[in-house]
Amino acid sequence: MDILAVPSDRPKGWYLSLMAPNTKGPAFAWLDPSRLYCNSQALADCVKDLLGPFHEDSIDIVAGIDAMGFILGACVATTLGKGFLAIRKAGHLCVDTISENYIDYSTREKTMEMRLDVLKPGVRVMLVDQWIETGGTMKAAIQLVERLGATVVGVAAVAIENTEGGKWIKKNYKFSHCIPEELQNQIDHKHLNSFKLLIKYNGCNDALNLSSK
Ligand SMILES: O=P(O)(O)OC[C@H]1O[C@H](OP(=O)(O)OP(=O)(O)O)[C@H](O)[C@@H]1O
Ligand SMILES: Nc1ncnc2[nH]cnc12
Repeated sequence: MDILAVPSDRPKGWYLSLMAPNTKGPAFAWLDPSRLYCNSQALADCVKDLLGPFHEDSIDIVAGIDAMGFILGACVATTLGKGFLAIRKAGHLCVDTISENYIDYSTREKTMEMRLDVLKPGVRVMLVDQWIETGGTMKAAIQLVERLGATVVGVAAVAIENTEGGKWIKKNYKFSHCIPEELQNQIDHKHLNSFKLLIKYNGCNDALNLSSK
């Protein structure tokens, strides 16, 4: 598989087949989307898809969630011509912060922090992360923004799984993601058919105990 190749027709979500399956076991997320950022056309198309529903919206700033949300969030921000606010995992920001505890897909309790000196009432924020699984991480980010009185214009991620938390986000906020309708079921079952090819390509058959047929 040529990671840098671009198909001539670029069907909706074409770049999603660049996402790689977990080969390391249950302590990790079930897939890693980040290889799609290595292909410049894939990254550009992904950002365009995330911005699609927001063209008419007034957005003052894009906030991205530590760590992988920084990549997409910063791309979205520069595409929009707006600034970028980093929402950090706890313990890194050396300025005054507010914090929010949350539990994510790993079932571990975590804390995220945001600086106090940027958001205030009236500021309109678009929130970006790489992925929404349980929704715990994104809900905590929403809380941070709203506790400072700013407005969440919408939420964007490569995928929003139809978990309880994912559905809550979709019901209560404007959102965008990159998953074509016919793939959402695979996302919700945490398995993509496109993995088959990648697993062969990566030579991961042994690790995953798959036949090498
Ligand atoms: O919906 P949830 O169950 O809360 O999970 C989603 C979060 O988990 C992933 O990040 P992760 O914490 O794995 O870290 P990373 O961005 O540093 O890779 C993902 O990018 C989201 O931030
Ligand atoms: N990057 C990711 N990929 C798949 N599932 C996830 N759950 C949380 N983060 C994820």
